[in-house]
Amino acid sequence: MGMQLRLNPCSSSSAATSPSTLHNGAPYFCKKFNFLPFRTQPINWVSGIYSRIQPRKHFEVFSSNGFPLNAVSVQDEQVPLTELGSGETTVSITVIGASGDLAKKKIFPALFALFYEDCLPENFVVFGYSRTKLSDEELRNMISTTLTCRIDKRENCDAKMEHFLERCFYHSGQYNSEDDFAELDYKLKEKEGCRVSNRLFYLSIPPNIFVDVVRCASLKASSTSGWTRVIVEKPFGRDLESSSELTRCLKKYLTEEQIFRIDHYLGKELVENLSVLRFSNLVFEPLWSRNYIRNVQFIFSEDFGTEGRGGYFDHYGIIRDIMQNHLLQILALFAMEPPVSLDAEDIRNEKVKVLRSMRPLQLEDIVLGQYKGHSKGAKSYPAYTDDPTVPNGSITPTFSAAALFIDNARWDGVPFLMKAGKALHTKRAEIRVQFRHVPGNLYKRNFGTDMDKATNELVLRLQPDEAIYLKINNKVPGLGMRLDRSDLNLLYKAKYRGEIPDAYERLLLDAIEGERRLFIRSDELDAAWALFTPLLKELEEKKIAPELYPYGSRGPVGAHYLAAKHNVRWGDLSGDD
Ligand SMILES: NC(=O)C1=CN([C@@H]2O[C@H](COP(=O)(O)OP(=O)(O)OC[C@H]3O[C@@H](n4cnc5c(N)ncnc54)[C@H](OP(=O)(O)O)[C@@H]3O)[C@@H](O)[C@H]2O)C=CC1
Ligand SMILES: O=C1O[C@H](COP(=O)(O)O)[C@@H](O)[C@H](O)[C@H]1O
Repeated sequence: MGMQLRLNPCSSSSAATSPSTLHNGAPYFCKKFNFLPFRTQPINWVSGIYSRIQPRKHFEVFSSNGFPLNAVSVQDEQVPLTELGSGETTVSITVIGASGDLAKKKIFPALFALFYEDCLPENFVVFGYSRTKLSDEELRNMISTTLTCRIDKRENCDAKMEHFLERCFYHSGQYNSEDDFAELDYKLKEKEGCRVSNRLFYLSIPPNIFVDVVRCASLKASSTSGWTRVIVEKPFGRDLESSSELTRCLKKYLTEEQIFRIDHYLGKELVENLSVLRFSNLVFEPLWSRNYIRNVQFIFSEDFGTEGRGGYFDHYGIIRDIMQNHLLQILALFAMEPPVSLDAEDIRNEKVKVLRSMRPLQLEDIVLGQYKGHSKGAKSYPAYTDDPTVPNGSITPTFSAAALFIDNARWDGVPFLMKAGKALHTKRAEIRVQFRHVPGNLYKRNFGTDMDKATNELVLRLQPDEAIYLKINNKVPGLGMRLDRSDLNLLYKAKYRGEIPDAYERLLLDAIEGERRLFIRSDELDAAWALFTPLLKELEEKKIAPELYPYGSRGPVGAHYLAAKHNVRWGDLSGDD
């Protein structure tokens, strides 16, 4: 696409087509944190404290650490849009790879959900960018099929969708063409008018083109008046070297502050709650160490296979796809020391420290599996290698279990077990904390000799059906003295009304607001890769074959042996999970 000489739209009349004229005029009130416990009056979340709703003159944006942010200027709802001055700001969000799976499945719907909740700033536009030739209208048609008013068909949904789609535009271009990005820049300026422009690029593309896009975008489509930020999707390399190289190349064009490495697990509600649970409840933090915790388990399972993503997956495998990022990030949050504050740098400093205290994985710490096909009645389930995008004879693991250790004073000797697999019997993600037994437990007899059964277990179920429950021993009511296992159960859907936002909503909003706490810093990434890289290399060099497990099963039996070696029983398979 050739670059044409164009006038600066700011000096032309095209500024009149600015996106703000499309705004529906509804008062802004971002409901991001309004999870109302049942039976309470309307309340408002202000700087982390519930208070009664007061009519507010100004819209305040709250980042996920609960503090209002000033990164995006927003309008007094009373100001007529036509009176907006040139000093006002805009946010332009460009989804690179807009024709792809993630963009359709997650990014556009998350942006719409933010718009629906009035969480996007007054002046915003969304641009799709990819090579596929599409008109604005075709992009709108494409994404409209994936937008939903999640919250039981709420009022004005169709109208809101229309308003949102009117703010969506498309530009087709190559990923390595500076000219095409200059064209995009022109179109962005046209929409931004003379306002201060803030630009967010979301790289929803395969990693081999990350650097090309960042080069072209930063050279030709950066904001010249406001901020420019780039959300980078995983995978961030395949190992320590390739990840460091990617970081080095990105930093030729961007500062670390501009790079938002996304791990969508950090945007999940229960992962957000992990630190709240731990640091704001006296009953947990004092127990959070080797003195009381016997082991911790991080479990991810999906009840479907690679389904269409086999080409990507075969190059990475389950360790890189889930363990090195999602599960390790949660582990770091779980095990870090209390941060000095909720500031992004303070939290990320603590995560780095704990990651650096961990022992790199050894071959004996790991079990690998791969699902095989089988038939059950009339139904047959494919093997991983039946996926046409997977090479014949692939030994890429679709399941792995691992034992990790943190060599610091708090966690010395405590096994941190991870388990991740595709095509298993269920879909779930959870953290399980198994506590030590009560010394000299007076009631031991009432449980027989199996001390495992009598210990407490705290479960944070990330998905599905978000919940926090604590397994306790309880007296069965009656005249006798019989104990059983009971749960103190906080099931979110029973306790809170309101839909839980998708992880991508939280993370996109944070990126717009410049809140970095839930994004991964480059030294965190290095520390994470340092733990897994030697093992991954050894697995590949020695061509270690995975143990086969049937599609829809509980995974390979080797996972039980690994746990048993560390005197652990998987909590999700205990029968009373
Ligand atoms: N899909 C998912 O569930 C998840 C994806 N991710 C990550 O997000 C990113 C995007 O994922 P996803 O949408 O699934 O990816 P896709 O494979 O769907 O690719 C996105 C777009 O990039 C373009 N593209 C694809 N392959 C190439 C290529 N070889 N060279 C140049 N352009 C290409 C295509 O657009 P066009 O041809 O129109 O230019 C495509 O529509 C990836 O980094 C992925 O690892 C992370 C978590 C989950
Ligand atoms: O990053 C990834 O995550 C998904 C699972 O995400 P979830 O939010 O649906 O639990 C996984 O399917 C995919 O393989 C992986 O790349």
